[in-house]
Amino acid sequence: MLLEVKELDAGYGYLQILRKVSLQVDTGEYVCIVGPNGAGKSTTMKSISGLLKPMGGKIYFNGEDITGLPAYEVTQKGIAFVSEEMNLFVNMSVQENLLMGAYTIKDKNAQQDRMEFVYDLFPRLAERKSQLAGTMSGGERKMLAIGRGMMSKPTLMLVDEPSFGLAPQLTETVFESLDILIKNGVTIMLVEQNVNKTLSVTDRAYVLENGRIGLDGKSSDVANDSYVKKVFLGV
Ligand SMILES: Nc1ncnc2c1ncn2[C@@H]1O[C@H](COP(=O)(O)OP(=O)(O)OP(=O)(O)O)[C@@H](O)[C@H]1O
Repeated sequence: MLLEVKELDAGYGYLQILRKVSLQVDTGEYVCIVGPNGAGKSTTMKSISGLLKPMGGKIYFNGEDITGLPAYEVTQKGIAFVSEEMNLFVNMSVQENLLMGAYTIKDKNAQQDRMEFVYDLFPRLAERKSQLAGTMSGGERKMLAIGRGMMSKPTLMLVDEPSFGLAPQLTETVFESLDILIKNGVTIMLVEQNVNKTLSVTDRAYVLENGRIGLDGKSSDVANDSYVKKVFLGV
């Protein structure tokens, strides 16, 4: 088991959002969390990545208890979090943005190697290394954000709504980027609004509603569930 979340309670101040959320992710799996707005999907990701201290429950990564560790230590352990909120530095180049993602790697040569690896994964970023992030297209920016996440050499990547605000064609580019990561052995936990597409590409799904996991299973089974069809897929 790569990631194990056990009965996680989390929220903001006195407001509890997550109630006993349990989930597991195996190495190499492509897992998603789907659910309505405000269900607690981002809150789950933030708790795992150390941006939000859990109120209760446990989080294990590679068998090690990482509950409540600060974000930079969680990154060092091998978990990268990519989200809309953690914006790129628009006045910095692609290359500089990537280097910011390697902050847990001290050795300059190792940083360069890592950058070459990311450029190999996403040649489009290599073509645009000196372009300012702020002048990239929406899809390219998401690709850069994912590339920056890859700079810390994660084994697990938590990706929060990568297609948010993108036109359908660019959404495809983002899913292709994630596909490249999966093929390179990265484990992915994805949160997406695009439920249909997400259930068609991932291995397993958790359905989160009102801070609780209501249903989980193979993504194809979840996509065929009559409740999910009615509520999330509109069919
Ligand atoms: N910093 C915060 N302070 C207070 N409440 C918050 C904070 N961040 C999120 N919330 C609340 O927590 C609840 C869950 O939010 P969360 O972002 O986890 O949902 P989500 O499932 O990711 O939703 P969406 O699909 O809309 O992004 C929401 O009611 C939200 O308003």
